Amino acid sequence: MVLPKRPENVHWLTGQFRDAQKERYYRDSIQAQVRFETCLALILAACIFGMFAITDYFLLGLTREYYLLVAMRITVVSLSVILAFIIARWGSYSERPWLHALPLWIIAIGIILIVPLRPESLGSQVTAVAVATMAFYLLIPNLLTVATSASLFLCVGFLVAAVEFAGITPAVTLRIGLLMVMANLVGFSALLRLENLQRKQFALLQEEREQNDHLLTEIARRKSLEAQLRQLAEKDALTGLNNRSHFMQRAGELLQLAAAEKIPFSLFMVDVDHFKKINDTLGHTHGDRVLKQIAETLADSMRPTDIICRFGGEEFVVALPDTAADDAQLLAECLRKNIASLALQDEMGELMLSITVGIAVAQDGETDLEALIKRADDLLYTGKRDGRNRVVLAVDKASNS
Ligand SMILES: Nc1nc2c(ncn2[C@@H]2O[C@H](COP(=O)(O)OP(=O)(O)OP(=O)(O)O)[C@@H](O)[C@H]2O)c(=O)[nH]1
Repeated sequence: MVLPKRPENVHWLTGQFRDAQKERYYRDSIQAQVRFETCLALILAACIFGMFAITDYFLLGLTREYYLLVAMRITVVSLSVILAFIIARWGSYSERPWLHALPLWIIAIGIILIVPLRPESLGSQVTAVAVATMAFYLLIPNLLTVATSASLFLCVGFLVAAVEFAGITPAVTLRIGLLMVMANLVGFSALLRLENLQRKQFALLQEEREQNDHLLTEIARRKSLEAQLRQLAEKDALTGLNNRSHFMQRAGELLQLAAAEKIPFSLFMVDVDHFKKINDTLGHTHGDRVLKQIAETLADSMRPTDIICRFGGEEFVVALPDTAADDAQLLAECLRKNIASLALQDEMGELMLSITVGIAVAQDGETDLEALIKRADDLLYTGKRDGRNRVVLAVDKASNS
């Protein structure tokens, strides 16, 4: 598989992201680390710069130049240490890059100032400038542009000071100049490569994170779709009760369990009386409202363990595990009364809202749900035939309103 080529998003010369916002985000992300590393590097650099006071003493003795050098070194060390703490506390790699640049310029000025005070030790100073140049690029964390300008300032300043105060010949100037150019080129290319790699790595990581986020959103969307689909597959759209196929599955499992554990199991077949008349008189929409209210009353009247289902049209079925005939009859009566007293009744004028319930009780070890439903249905139609608004358990146990 050939991957599409990504557009180059890091500038070839500055080593920064072309997109300013991305660059800012990148700098923000490494802020804490840069602050810590800068602080550490500055304190170390200041200590090394200060320690050269010992070699100054051996070279100059207790002369005026020595005291001036010591004063300059103390100033540079103090400023560097103060700046290290300021950067550690308030440094912001994205908002205040100049604060991070300041110590480099102070150290550069310090190094340049050594030339007029110790012109006879130019050789060792050239080495120090080359080392400092590399350190500016590689050891003190900074932007490539900042490190380059500070390093160039150090090298040019040093050369000018060397010509001015150490009186070096043009040939020596050229040699030192070439050495400085080399140090800058090596430092610049190394830092450019590093900056480039770090930003590309950061961009890849970002991309991966975005893809992960996208994936998580997609997973959540699919889960919600799945839940909606399950809802559609299991629930009746109008009442939110279980639909027929879901009921058959769940009630079938419960009936099997009841048979296995020898616990009673009852089943209600509930039908709204004269529902056609309600529809015809008050309209289909009102009929729907009645069905919803009946579904709510059913849900409120039954236990959470009972399974309620809209079996079709104005017919409902309820599976009642662990319910024997007498309890089932009491429950059905209670349900019938609850429905007859629904507030909705007031809007229906002459029309009476009532239900007829047929109750079938599973025999010992019975697992045929269809047969149980058929028996409840037969009893329901017995109730309808006998005048409706009643609960029918068996001929001898029928309860009239
Ligand atoms: N509003 C509404 N009506 C429905 C829905 N499903 C079925 N019906 C209606 O329910 C009525 C059922 O009428 P029938 O089967 O004659 O029963 P009934 O009028 O209740 O008479 P009995 O059951 O004998 O008391 C029909 O008019 C159907 O159109 C529905 O989802 N909403």
